[in-house]
Amino acid sequence: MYGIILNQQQRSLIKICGLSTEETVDAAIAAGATHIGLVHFEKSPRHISLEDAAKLRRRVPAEVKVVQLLVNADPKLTSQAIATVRPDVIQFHGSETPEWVKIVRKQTGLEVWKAFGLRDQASLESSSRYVGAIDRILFDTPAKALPGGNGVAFDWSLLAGHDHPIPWGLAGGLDTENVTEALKTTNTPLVDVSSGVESAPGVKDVDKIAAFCQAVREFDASR
Ligand SMILES: O=C(O)c1ccccc1NCC(=O)[C@H](O)[C@H](O)COP(=O)(O)O
Repeated sequence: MYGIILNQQQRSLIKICGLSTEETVDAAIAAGATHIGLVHFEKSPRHISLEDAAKLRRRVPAEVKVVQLLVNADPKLTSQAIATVRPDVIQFHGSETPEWVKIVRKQTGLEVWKAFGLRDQASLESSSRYVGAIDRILFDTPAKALPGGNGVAFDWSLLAGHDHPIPWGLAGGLDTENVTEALKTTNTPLVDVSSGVESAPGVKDVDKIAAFCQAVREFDASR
């Protein structure tokens, strides 16, 4: 029994973000992803309508969480996204304030994540302003052409030995080749990937998804 408990404690969470087809959602679930990310941000090559997100959401079993990603959505769009998609998690990936995300969390009872661009120690310290307002902070590369999904890694050493006050995750430029190093360097409990499992911007690759998840599971087994 203890062996089972130990394994569950060491199982890294895997979020495959920016999925947009039934085939790739099914592939991510089959590969062992724990979270499925759906992007509603029209400038993104991974953007899908709320109606399409709702259809994909209905394919996801209860044990896998659906993360609806929004960027600076106003209250009306935020409410519409939640009512239409019925996600398990809302991920805010813009300049949303702690006050706003706290309101959403309180009023909806949903799990709320905030993505945070990490550039230096000062920015890591400033991320603490979200403590108490969210369920998980997702450390990502600071916004570039897009607020996220840029396929660029940040300096993971910024997180080495950091005493995280709330649940967190690592995103930005991850792929099958570097995810093991990212896990070793940061001891992140969650890895989040989008570009690194694509054959072209917005085109998810089922083989890359499987390889990424396998690399994470092999790391888990080695701990
Ligand atoms: O994925 C996008 O296109 C995107 C667009 C606008 C805001 C956020 C976006 N993605 C959010 C994510 O959580 C990504 O998985 C994360 O930024 C990592 O992306 P990548 O570096 O491409 O793996």
